[in-house]
Amino acid sequence: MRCLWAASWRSLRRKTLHSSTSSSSPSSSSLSSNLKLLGPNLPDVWMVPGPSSSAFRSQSSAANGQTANVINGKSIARAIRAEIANEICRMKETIVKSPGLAIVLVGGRRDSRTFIRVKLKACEEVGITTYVEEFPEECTEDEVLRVVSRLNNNPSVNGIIVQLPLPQHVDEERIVNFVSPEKDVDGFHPLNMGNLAMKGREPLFIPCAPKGCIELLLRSGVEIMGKRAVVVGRSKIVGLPTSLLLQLAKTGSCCSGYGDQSSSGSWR
Ligand SMILES: Nc1nc2c(c(=O)[nH]1)N[C@@H](CN(C=O)c1ccc(C(=O)N[C@@H](CCC(=O)O)C(=O)O)cc1)CN2
Repeated sequence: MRCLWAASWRSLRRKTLHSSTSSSSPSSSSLSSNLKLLGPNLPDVWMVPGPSSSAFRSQSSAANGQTANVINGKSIARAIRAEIANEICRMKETIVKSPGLAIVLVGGRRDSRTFIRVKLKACEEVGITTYVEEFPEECTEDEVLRVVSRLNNNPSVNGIIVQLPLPQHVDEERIVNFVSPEKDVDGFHPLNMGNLAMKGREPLFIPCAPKGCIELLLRSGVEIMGKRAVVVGRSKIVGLPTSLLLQLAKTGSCCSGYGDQSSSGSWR
């Protein structure tokens, strides 16, 4: 039993996805709703939960008569954090375990430290146990691989984040590929990214920035399915997975700084 939490999550997710056929006990049904928030939730990702009253802050008119809404991300983030904290609390009651997240930092980049600080604070707020593995800039690739291997095999660690970018002499692809797909909460492992790109397949995790964008739209009452959208940028962390997610909703196209952006089409 390498990872109790991941395993119970998978089986419960299956129940969540096929809820009409499941006859789950009260404890497992509460767990499945616990875990819904933490997973990719692909099948229901396009359902509109209804606008939250404070989500739209203002409406401004553009010259062409179209209007734009400003989404209040902070209030939505607060609501999501409160929901997750509540669900983790229930998870602790039912399986007497709290989720564990390990973050690997290589080198002393100030921006990476800042991002990690934000992630640690968010985890603390919602009740996720954190482990930080820090390496100096000059460490070897093998040292990083060894710690990732240890985290892959640690049952208290349910999620692993290797903060990017890594120093030049460390092969990012090799490290990212080495993270267990079942603990790849960033969704960067080729298995998860590949499944995101393929119709009918389900990644275990979706990169957080794209998932956050979709979540902001859905919680603001925006119907996504069939709309036109253009994603500017095709980075593997944000742009590319965002356009993959939107394609699932038959929405959106991706353009970058290369090529003629004006002729870049979008599709329904
Ligand atoms: N393992 C990972 N490494 C990196 C990731 C990641 O998701 N996983 N993403 C970035 C760094 N990062 C978080 O780690 C991150 C970068 C930027 C932002 C962000 O919100 N940027 C805003 C500006 C915010 C502000 O200035 O207030 C923006 O670009 O509009 C969040 C997180 C690389 N490494």
